[in-house]
Amino acid sequence: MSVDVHYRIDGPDDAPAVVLSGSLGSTLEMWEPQAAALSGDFRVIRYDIRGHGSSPVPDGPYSMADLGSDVSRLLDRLGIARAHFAGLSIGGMTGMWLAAHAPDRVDRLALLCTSAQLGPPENWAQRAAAVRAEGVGAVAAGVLERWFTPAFAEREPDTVERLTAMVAGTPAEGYAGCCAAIEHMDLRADLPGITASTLVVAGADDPSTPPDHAQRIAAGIPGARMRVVPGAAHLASWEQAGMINPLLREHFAG
Ligand SMILES: O=C(O)CC1=CCC(=O)O1
Repeated sequence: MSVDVHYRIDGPDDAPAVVLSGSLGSTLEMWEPQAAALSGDFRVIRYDIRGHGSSPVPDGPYSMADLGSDVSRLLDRLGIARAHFAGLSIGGMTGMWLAAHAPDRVDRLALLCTSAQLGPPENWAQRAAAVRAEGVGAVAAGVLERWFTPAFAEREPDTVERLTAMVAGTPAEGYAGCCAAIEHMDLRADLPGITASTLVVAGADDPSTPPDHAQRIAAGIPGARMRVVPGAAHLASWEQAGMINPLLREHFAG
């Protein structure tokens, strides 16, 4: 059952629409560098995934179908038939699900730091149990260590502190519900059916979804292109926005 997610739009009403879907533990704040760079030429629609930020927090577990249906519902609410879509991590999983199951809604697809199958499943069940017991604050510092390289953390401690607070503020039920969606996710069989023009991007130093996950996605989606961005961990879109923004712009401009 889909929900009305919280969203924000930057950019001209008549520009091509780009939907941005974020990582587990994020809010739409994580897309600040992309909203700033792309909103001159695109109608940038970023949203809080269910259970996160200011979006509703239905009882978990959630599924990829739930997360993907939330995007279809958002597009319906905005009167948009078809949009470009960029998703990072669980946002990328949502993008693959949508492109496979609602292909009419996805124009060009960008999959950042993500995976078509991210095991082992028991790790996700354990993480869900941990946040239900202790809150998301208990895992936030570990998440940030995977999001940024040590060099970035040293260079920008204030950013790390701000985004740690963002992760820690995620409702436990929402975070756990999304862990369950990842635990049960296996999109590998969907990849050959994706017809959207697809760009796959990996962070060279991403410990959560290393480049071999991107390689498997790119090998599975017909015609997909792949780039590995150096000097980036899981939140490559933030740490290497200067490299990723032009890739997104060029991909969505066609
Ligand atoms: O928190 C992590 O381990 C990184 C991550 C995996 C899926 C997602 O959305 O974030």
